[in-house]
Amino acid sequence: MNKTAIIGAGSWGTALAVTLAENCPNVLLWSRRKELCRTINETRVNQDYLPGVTIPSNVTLTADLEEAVQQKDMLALVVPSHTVRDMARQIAPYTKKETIVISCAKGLEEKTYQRMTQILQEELPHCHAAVLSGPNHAEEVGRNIPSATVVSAQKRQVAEAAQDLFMTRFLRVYTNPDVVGVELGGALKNIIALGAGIADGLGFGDNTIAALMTRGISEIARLGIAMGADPLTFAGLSGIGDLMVTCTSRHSRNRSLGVELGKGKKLSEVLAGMHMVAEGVRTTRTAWELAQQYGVEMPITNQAYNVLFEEKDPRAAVVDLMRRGRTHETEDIVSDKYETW
Ligand SMILES: NC(=O)c1ccc[n+]([C@@H]2O[C@H](COP(=O)([O-])OP(=O)(O)OC[C@H]3O[C@@H](n4cnc5c(N)ncnc54)[C@H](O)[C@@H]3O)[C@@H](O)[C@H]2O)c1
Ligand SMILES: O=P(O)(O)OC[C@H](O)CO
Repeated sequence: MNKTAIIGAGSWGTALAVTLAENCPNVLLWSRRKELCRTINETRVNQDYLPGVTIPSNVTLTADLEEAVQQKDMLALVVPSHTVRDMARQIAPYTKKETIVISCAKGLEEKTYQRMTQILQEELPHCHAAVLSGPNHAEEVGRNIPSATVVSAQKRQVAEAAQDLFMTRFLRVYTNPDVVGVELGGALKNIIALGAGIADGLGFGDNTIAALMTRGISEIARLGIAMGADPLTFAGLSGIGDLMVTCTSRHSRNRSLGVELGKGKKLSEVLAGMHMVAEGVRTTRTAWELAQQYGVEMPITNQAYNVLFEEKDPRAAVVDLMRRGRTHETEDIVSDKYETW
């Protein structure tokens, strides 16, 4: 078995360590907090980030980054997306050539607009970058609830090595060569989940959520295609699959944040009460900027941006979405397919 470690002991890093413990005799899980490492090594529970999940005895927590990274064949990077570049720089001196570094974060870098694997390629050019993304809440993966996910990399061997690493009785892993689509699906669905939460907070119904999810995947795909993704990827686990789970699950932080906004709280107030990352906030701004750069219409993202950053009343945002000019459902494809009058 390959020598592996997980960098980042938040909810997702801890759940992935539980998964890897099925396949690997020893799993190293790195956290920057020594005290947390000591506590988890003693209690076998990550109370702050994944309460109620027992961490198997073959998972060892370490705060020593060199120990975690050196001599490893594969590393999973499971930190918030805005910290991925810094983390990649920190691990760079300890990584050996050809190490497979798997990004498990769902976000885009602010200002550079880079995807996580692009950052890894820049900061760790001697390694192979891959991404793991899909409809996977840590609270369920950590409890061995059957789930499926996708890994993607430029080289098939790299994707298959990552697939073998994470495939267990409880987690089914698919490969997909469309790195751009897999990363964009995972990042952009968080914006729509914020919107679904807002709709719930406003007291709207299942029809509203279905409309948001369906029109949401449409605008995600529009931007994704403009950025070079394969449209089919958005019909898969890392696209519509992840969108569905994040828009509907009680575990979603992005959705929960949206609910509070819909109930009338201010963004700063909600963020102050959260200790876990809700990637959708930063991603909304980045996607809003990207939509303008690429000349792509993203009405839900646009209204999410207005609510988050322009203090727009969520109800007014919904009215503006409903009252947009009329359009075809599949506007780019169907408009010339009607019979002539
Ligand atoms: N939680 C999930 O169910 C889930 C599932 C799939 C993907 N993800 C993605 O995984 C990534 C991590 O999410 P999470 O749920 O584990 O977040 P989290 O908030 O639960 O934990 C984040 C972890 O990163 C650490 N961290 C924060 N800033 C850091 C820094 N500057 N350097 C090093 N470590 C730092 C924190 O201490 C914490 O251990 C996100 O991009 C998220 O979208 C999460
Ligand atoms: O809890 P969220 O909203 O960050 O979503 C977590 C995962 O991305 C779901 O696949």
